[in-house]
Amino acid sequence: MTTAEKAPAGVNIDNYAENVLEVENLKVYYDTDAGQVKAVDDVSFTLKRGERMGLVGESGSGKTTMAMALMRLHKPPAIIAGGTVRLDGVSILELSDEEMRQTRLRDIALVPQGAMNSLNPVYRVRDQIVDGIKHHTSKGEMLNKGAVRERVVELLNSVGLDASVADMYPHELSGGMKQRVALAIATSLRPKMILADEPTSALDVVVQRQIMLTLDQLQQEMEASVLLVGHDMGLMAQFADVLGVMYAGHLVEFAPIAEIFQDPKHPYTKKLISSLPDIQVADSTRDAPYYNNDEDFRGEFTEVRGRLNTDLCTAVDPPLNEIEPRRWVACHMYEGGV
Ligand SMILES: Nc1ncnc2c1ncn2[C@@H]1O[C@H](COP(=O)(O)OP(=O)(O)OP(=O)(O)O)[C@@H](O)[C@H]1O
Repeated sequence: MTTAEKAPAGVNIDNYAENVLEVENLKVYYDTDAGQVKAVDDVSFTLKRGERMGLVGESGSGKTTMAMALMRLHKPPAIIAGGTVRLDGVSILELSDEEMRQTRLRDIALVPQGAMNSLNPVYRVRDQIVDGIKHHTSKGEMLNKGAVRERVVELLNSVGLDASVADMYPHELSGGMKQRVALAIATSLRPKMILADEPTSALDVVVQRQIMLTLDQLQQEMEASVLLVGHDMGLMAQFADVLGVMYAGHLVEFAPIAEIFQDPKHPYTKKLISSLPDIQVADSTRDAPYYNNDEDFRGEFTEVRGRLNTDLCTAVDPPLNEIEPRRWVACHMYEGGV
């Protein structure tokens, strides 16, 4: 069945595009006293409906800046210096602030870096979930009180928490529970797209795995697309359908996960993958255990960059070329195809 045929009842099939997210030539720069930092420079990619994309790259390569800009949550001195971002066909850089506010959470939701610290310490969990729903829903769509209470319980259960958590304050919760609450908030309006920026960093290994499994289940149940930002290649291998690799503000490779692990094209990706222990890419059942090697791989990224500095494809900025369907690489070696 094609994606268009899967369109929900009442939706114009012609408008039910296969791509949920289309990013074209996105540029996000920081204007600082010391000059301009091109944190995201000419990045383009597409994400299909229900697809899971991993975004990796060393610290400072621009991953968070890009994720935040996709929701227009980038903070000054960051500016969007160019490009387009289309979410389900809507050009979000052209929306008014009010339209953008409603688009957030409802259509595109963020599980921010350090999400567990994003909860407000003086409000009960229930109020924080309801606040999110109210703030991002137009008045006409608002549910009645009883329905909202039910929805809170439903959401808590969907992230593996008991209904009693609704009446607790953040300080009464463990790190993993707080992260689950952040997931409940992010999925409260069943967005088409979830951005998760290192959702498991700062959690212990067992809790990391549980959180990833929860994200996994939510994604499948909602058929949402996910952009998962992180350092952990093992986790990416288990979770992602496609992988984007960032290097100094550029997306240097973008490809289906199995292909990128078997046959990385860009020198940076090659070094990155060759430096890893044997990693199995998840099969289609998506039930493989999650690896938890974040700390190990963080070191690898920095080391790999050091070894690559003289390489032509990382020293000069070649454009991203599609060398096969959905296989993109920015490297002079592949400019004429493979
Ligand atoms: N507020 C800021 N002002 C100036 N430059 C900034 C600011 N925030 C980030 N940058 C710069 O933008 C670039 C990209 O940073 P960003 O945080 O997006 O990278 P990242 O890949 O997400 O890193 P990490 O993995 O550590 O989160 C870096 O060079 C960084 O120094």
